[in-house]
Amino acid sequence: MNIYVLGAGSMGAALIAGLCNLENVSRENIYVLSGHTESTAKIAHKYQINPVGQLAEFSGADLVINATPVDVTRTILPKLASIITAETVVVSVAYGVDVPELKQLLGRVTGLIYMIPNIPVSVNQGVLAVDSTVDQASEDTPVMELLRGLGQIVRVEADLLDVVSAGGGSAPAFAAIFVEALADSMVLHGLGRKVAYQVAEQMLRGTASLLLDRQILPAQLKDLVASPGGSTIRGVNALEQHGFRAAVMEAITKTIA
Ligand SMILES: NC(=O)C1=CN([C@@H]2O[C@H](COP(=O)(O)OP(=O)(O)OC[C@H]3O[C@@H](n4cnc5c(N)ncnc54)[C@H](O)[C@@H]3O)[C@@H](O)[C@H]2O)C=CC1
Ligand SMILES: O=C(O)[C@@H]1CCC=N1
Repeated sequence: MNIYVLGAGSMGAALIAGLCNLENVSRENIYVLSGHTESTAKIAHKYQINPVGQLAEFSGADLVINATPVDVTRTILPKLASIITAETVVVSVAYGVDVPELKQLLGRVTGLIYMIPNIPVSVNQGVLAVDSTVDQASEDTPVMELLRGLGQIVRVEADLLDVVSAGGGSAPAFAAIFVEALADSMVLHGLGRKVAYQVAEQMLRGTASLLLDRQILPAQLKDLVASPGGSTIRGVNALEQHGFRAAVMEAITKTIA
């Protein structure tokens, strides 16, 4: 399968990195076109994939992944439509350019997927929110098989895609702020910066693994950690007093709006 990636900023590069990690994908079948010749060359060199000089070369694509900004998406997809074949599948990750708009821009109703991935696709641990209402989002297509290699696919109705995008797509930024604040607080109390990040990051990974693998509820995990009269419950109390839960819920609500 020839995979052409359009746009290679944060998300385009993350998707390329994840694809390059897959055993069933050969780097020689991955192509990239970014907004500038130098950035295209740079990313192509970094991942040992093929740089593309112009959009017209996308005629050879079996799959196009559009990871350009929303305004660029709106101008470039109609041009792309006149270049690719009817068999080419288009996966667009531009947030807010939904399936009805994609149909308008591409002038077709089949072979398109609107998906909001998150940055951990670069390490094949992503959350990929996919609009379940389009034909190509069914489980057994080669493209969906490929995307499964990048992380967990969450198929949702169109009106819930923004919700999964906030909690999965945007939340890595919120989690990173939490990790940074956690590390800062350990540094404040004398720990070295490097060790502080190691502690915070491994804590997050281990906690996520525990929740996923043991399938215990977050509340149960919290109760396991907080010993009666112990130190953790004092921290929990401080978080509640400072509106931690409310802040997180408001952040997600604002992200969706
Ligand atoms: N960053 C993230 O975590 C996520 C981003 N997205 C979506 O991905 C898209 C890109 O976002 P980012 O990677 O964060 O932005 P970015 O600004 O880092 O990357 C944009 C890329 O598009 C390229 N580009 C601009 N004009 C172009 C053109 N005419 N032809 C080809 N390439 C062109 C730029 O050179 C750059 O490589 C957005 O639509 C966003 O909604 C979706 C989910 C998560
Ligand atoms: O910030 C954004 O708009 C994109 C969509 C989800 C994550 N990043």
